[in-house]
Amino acid sequence: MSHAWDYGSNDGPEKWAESFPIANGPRQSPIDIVPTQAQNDPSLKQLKLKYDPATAKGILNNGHSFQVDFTDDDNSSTLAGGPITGIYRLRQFHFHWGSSDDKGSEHTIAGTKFPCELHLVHWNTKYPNFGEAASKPDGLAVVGVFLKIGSANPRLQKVLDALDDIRSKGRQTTFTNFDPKTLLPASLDFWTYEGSLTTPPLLESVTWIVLKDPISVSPAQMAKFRSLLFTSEGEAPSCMVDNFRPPQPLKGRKVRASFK
Ligand SMILES: CCCCNCc1ccc(S(N)(=O)=O)cc1
Ligand SMILES: [Zn+2]
Repeated sequence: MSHAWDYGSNDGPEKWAESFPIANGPRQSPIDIVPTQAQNDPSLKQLKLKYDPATAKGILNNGHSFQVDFTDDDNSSTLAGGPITGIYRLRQFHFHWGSSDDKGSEHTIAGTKFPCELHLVHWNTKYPNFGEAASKPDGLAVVGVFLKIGSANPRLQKVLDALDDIRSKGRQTTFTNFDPKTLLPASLDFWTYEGSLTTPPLLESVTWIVLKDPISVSPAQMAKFRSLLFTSEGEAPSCMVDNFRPPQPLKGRKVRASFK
């Protein structure tokens, strides 16, 4: 039977451990990042992101978030450098957001929550495919980017304009010619730590690379995120908001910084 999970009060994050015991594991995500406790590691390389806009394929409402999927059958869109060894391929990006601007991000910075967080999901090409990689301790690398309320972000607009076509769970549409590099801040300074998927199956296979600097999003653009539905057409509509897992115990892990 499929493990139904959601973000609500019944099957929400506090209940996930019942079906996914790894929820109480040693390297769960997200975490609260405390900058004063992160150690600068001069051995960390510069992040190398190479994305080909032609690999953008489609945009899907998966009932938990929406994701933009990329063709990943060659090394056209990849991540390398930073804390990782080898080449990781871009698979998809998606977001987590709140019902109001005072929450929404999964990672927090010394307790500060952001209204939204972008995740760019990559898998290690030493494994044959995403599914295989997702079960290995060094299988995935996710770049996290905070969104902060400010002026409207023109780079987000093409993504947000597509949301009208995928309002309900299961809806998808083509989404092509998009370079996710345009969603990144000017600085690629990052924190990094060993963690997990932040949704079930919560697999402990993610090297997290969380950028220090946020990108902007306007209140009107946040309203577009909040116009999506968790529910399928024909079901009683439930607004897709607060689709974030709260920070998890660090359990002795070290968070490294690429910057001083
Ligand atoms: C093996 C099947 C896994 C499907 N789930 C993917 C997935 C990707 C990224 C994240 S996140 N939020 O940690 O970036 C969660 C879940
Ligand atoms: Zn995510």
